[in-house]
Amino acid sequence: MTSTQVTLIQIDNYGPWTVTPEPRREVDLQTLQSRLYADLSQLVGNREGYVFFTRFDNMVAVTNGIDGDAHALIQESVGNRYPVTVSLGIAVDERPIAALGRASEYLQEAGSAQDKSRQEILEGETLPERERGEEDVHIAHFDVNDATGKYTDQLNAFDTFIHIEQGYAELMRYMRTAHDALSFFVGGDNVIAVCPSLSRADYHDAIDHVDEAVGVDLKVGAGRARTAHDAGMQAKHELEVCREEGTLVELAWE
Ligand SMILES: Nc1nc2c(ncn2[C@@H]2O[C@H](COP(=O)(O)OP(=O)(O)OP(=O)(O)O)[C@@H](O)[C@H]2O)c(=O)[nH]1
Repeated sequence: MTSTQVTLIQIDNYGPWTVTPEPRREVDLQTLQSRLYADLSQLVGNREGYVFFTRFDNMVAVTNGIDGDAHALIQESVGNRYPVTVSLGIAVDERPIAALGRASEYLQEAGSAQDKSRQEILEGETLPERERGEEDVHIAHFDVNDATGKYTDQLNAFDTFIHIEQGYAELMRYMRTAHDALSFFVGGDNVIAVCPSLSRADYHDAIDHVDEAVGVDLKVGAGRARTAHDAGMQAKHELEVCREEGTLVELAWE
């Protein structure tokens, strides 16, 4: 059984800040957002977690093994380095979407994302060390088959992007609806999904669904471990097995 610890990272009062005292230069906002993501990726990644940029003003992290004090340090570090602050909601659940749902509620209950007085909230529950298990986090790494040969080397970069995004959109919706999983585009032709316990047949169904719906061919490697980093690394190795053997689904535990 999985126990995914999810942290919602939300920039405080960011909407109003982007237009105060007047609209700020877009390039500066893009620079701030990407640097903040990069810093969070290191701050969380150095502690074996994963952060996904999602909408940049809201980011989702898998933080098994990162306790409340470590979250507070990450929050303080951002506050010291940036002209904005972040609020953090943390929750644990077998179903990744349920964990994110509760993490979101902690912030929503503390006030609106655009409430000036709601700042640097740190609320929620972390998984106690004694309750952590070796298979708490399941990560699936999806990749488009031969994206280079079929798209990158054939089409212009924008039409390639549309194909990849369509595959991503269909996959993220399917995985959320069918399995309460959270799937995130991570660049290139890659999607990383934070999953509950799924079977080989479940993964085959997801791949079949995306192929039927939008004609994008995927393969997937999956891993399970104590932390996002370890599960994700297993998933990458399994994806290499897919490449070597020409298979579509490889699970580290079978
Ligand atoms: N974030 C991330 N991106 C990756 C990873 N591996 C590949 N990519 C991206 O995916 C793009 C395509 O690379 P591949 O997936 O290896 O190439 P492919 O043409 O799809 O070939 P096959 O995957 O072997 O079918 C690269 O340009 C990278 O942007 C990964 O592990 N993580």
